[in-house]
Amino acid sequence: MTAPNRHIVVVEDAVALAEAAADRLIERIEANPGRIAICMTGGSSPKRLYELLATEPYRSEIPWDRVHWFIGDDRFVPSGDPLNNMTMARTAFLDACAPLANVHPIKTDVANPDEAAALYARELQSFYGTDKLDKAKPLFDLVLLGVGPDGHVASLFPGYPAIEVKDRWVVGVPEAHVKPFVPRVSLTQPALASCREMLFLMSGEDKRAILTRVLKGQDLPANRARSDGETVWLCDKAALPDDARG
Ligand SMILES: O=C(O)[C@H](O)[C@@H](O)[C@H](O)[C@H](O)COP(=O)(O)O
Repeated sequence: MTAPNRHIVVVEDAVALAEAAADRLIERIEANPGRIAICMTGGSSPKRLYELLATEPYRSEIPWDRVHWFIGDDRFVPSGDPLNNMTMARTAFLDACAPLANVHPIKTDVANPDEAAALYARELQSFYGTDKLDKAKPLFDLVLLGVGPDGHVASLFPGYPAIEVKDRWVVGVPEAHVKPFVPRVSLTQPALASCREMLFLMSGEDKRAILTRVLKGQDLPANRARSDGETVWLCDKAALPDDARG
């Protein structure tokens, strides 16, 4: 099952998926001798991966001083709130492993999601050194994504205006039609695409229905999301559609 610069990697189960994702992250880090930028996702899909990065051998393999950690979207709730994606990542591994200066949360102690979005865009552009994305010089080494039951990625929900935004890097999303029903802040498609690799994490039978829709080519944010580099769908067997499980 392939499409332009997209391929699917099938692994046995959730444990194998976390290990395969960690291995790909290490490969991306080893391929870049300079400063690394990883764009994480929230939700439950990446949690096992994040916890794995704090354990050996990964903890010793990661050059923590030159890896920077961003988040592809967050809920517009106070940092420290259990709904906050970056809080989940910090608890899972960043607080134990990464220099604080290398962790770049979306700041939500501002008036509204739009203000948080503008602030984060400025932080990304300052880190990147320009406000113009360049396909030859990706913003991120790796973008991690989960997929919601409606086919959303980050907080780009189907049918919402944010999915069409191409002239900004980060947008405010005033409300969400899926849990948690709180405002969001999300990177846009062009910002998410600016990466050497986009890695989807699809684990468990709960993902089977939406992965079936994705593989049928339905117009979903998950199908519109595409790396300027390599797009990889990492799926365990439980997530595969019935006809793909053999
Ligand atoms: O803020 C969020 O919730 C995530 O960034 C979101 O995009 C998530 O990746 C999908 O909703 C899948 O969520 P699960 O991994 O929990 O299935």
